[in-house]
Amino acid sequence: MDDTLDDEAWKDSFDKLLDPRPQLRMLNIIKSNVRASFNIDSSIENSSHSILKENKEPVRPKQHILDVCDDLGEGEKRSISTPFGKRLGVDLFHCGISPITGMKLDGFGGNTEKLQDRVEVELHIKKRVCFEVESTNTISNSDELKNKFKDRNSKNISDEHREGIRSSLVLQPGKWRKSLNCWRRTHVVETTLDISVNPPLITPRAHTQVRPSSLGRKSIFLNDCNNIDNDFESQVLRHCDQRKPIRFDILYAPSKMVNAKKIGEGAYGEVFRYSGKKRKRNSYSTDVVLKVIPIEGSTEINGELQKTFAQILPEIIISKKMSSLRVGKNNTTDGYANIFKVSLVRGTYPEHLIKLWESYDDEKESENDHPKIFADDQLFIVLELEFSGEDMSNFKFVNAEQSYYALQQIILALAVGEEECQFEHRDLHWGNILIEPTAEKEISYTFHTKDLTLCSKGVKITIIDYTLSRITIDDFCNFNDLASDAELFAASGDYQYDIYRMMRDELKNNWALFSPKTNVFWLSYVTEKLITGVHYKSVNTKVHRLYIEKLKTFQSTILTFESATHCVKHIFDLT
Ligand SMILES: Nc1ncnc2c1ncn2[C@@H]1O[C@H](COP(=O)(O)OP(=O)(O)OP(=O)(O)O)[C@@H](O)[C@H]1O
Repeated sequence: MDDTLDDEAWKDSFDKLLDPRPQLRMLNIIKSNVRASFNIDSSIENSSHSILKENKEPVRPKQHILDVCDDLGEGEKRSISTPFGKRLGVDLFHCGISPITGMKLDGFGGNTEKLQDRVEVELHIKKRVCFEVESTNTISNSDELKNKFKDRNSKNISDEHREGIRSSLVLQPGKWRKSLNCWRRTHVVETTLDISVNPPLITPRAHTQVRPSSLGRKSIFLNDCNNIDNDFESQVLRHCDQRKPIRFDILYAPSKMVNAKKIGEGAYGEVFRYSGKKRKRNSYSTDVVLKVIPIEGSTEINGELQKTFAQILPEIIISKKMSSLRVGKNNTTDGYANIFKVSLVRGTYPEHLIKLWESYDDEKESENDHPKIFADDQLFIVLELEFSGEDMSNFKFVNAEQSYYALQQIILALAVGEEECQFEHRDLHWGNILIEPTAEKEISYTFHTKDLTLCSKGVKITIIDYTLSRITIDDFCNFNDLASDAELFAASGDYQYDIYRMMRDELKNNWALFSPKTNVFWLSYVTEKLITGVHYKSVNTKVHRLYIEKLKTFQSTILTFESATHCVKHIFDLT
């Protein structure tokens, strides 16, 4: 009897995903049709397929590099990035230099001293900046800008304007909000030009009511709904199970926060970790993460206006909804941050948290403002979350087999979100994917009533930060309207910044739409990071090489899918 395995037996479910497309893959048709995969392994500014193939010239000086970009046709400029070294047939940079300008990015060594000096002298700010400004391309004077463009039609004004921004707006990979705010503060940019050319295309249906809140967050009721509750404070209090704010120093007294430490920071708040109590009998005690977000105050914090009740409410709703997917009937996943509690507190920052903030600042140099600035009447939203590990940019995978399975967890979590509540994350960069080791062998999901399990390969992923996310809950659609965010779409520095442009094109700048293709774009970005960006313990093994190849094959097909759901249906052969 022949007891050898048949040819297909070694394949796992992920390989099956690739099966329907081998001919396309061999012909390389997928790449040109879907516009994006040829440039996947790094990125920067926009370019065209043809340039990638044809340009074999040696490296040219900076000015010529910019000329090459300017030669591009109208449609091509907007679509996708290509690593510049690739286009020129040379490896121009390893990671820290913008391929557009050859500028050094902050944090990568080189001539940063000069940059620091300039920032401190000219901008009078202490913060680290994540971009470098090239004076000839900087739009720093609005009159100059007007003169430069006065004879052009408005479309050209906008395009030139955007290109002008792009040439100086180079952000580091991952968290972008603070560096972009810093750029905005230091550049006078006439974003109104862009708004007039590119108006938001939100076209609510007949019975739709739009409830705007500044800072881009919008909620649309898809049904006829006359009872809009505009009392956002009461709604926030309801979500907090409170009738009024609690004193900050009492709710989070030192005795309640054992082994506390500041572990991170975002544009909107500070993040602390401490040892949690056992929540249930027989359960393990998990560490708790405290995310502290100042709201409603008139002082700017970390370069941002504080969020209002109206702006924080959708984030609370989305966080709770995504967390609640760990229990349910039709669609379940624990791939989104687990939220234990939300509270509204008032008062100055507790002294022990200030000490933790200062220790972090001594060690890592905080980019945030010192929390001593808050007065006694300051309000904060405090989210208590389950600690979920390190973000992907810092995590060290054992090998590509482990990261390949982590990718599958991300796909499934997104698919469950799409199925349950038309969820699109819209900002799934590697700083928003947390990873921690797990002893669990398998991770379970329910997708469209079907129970599915994945090998964990020793890691568990968690998706965080819903600031740009879009969701529908009970005919209530919530999204962040990025229609007039000219600078975000002009940024470069990583494939990540192409994704914002790809989303805008896909949605035709109508950010209320549900288009799960945006999740696919982010999956393409994550796969690229797993191939070329993340840290691995062992790279000289057969299994690592095998799985890097699998990731590359996956990368060449991913953009042909319409959604994470579509992808999962192929992986698990669901019809
Ligand atoms: N549940 C968690 N477990 C572990 N670390 C976390 C958790 N939530 C947040 N963090 C850490 O805190 C950092 C900041 O959190 P988060 O991204 O939610 O803040 P933010 O203010 O929304 O950031 P942004 O600047 O993108 O707006 C994260 O990058 C991560 O390192």
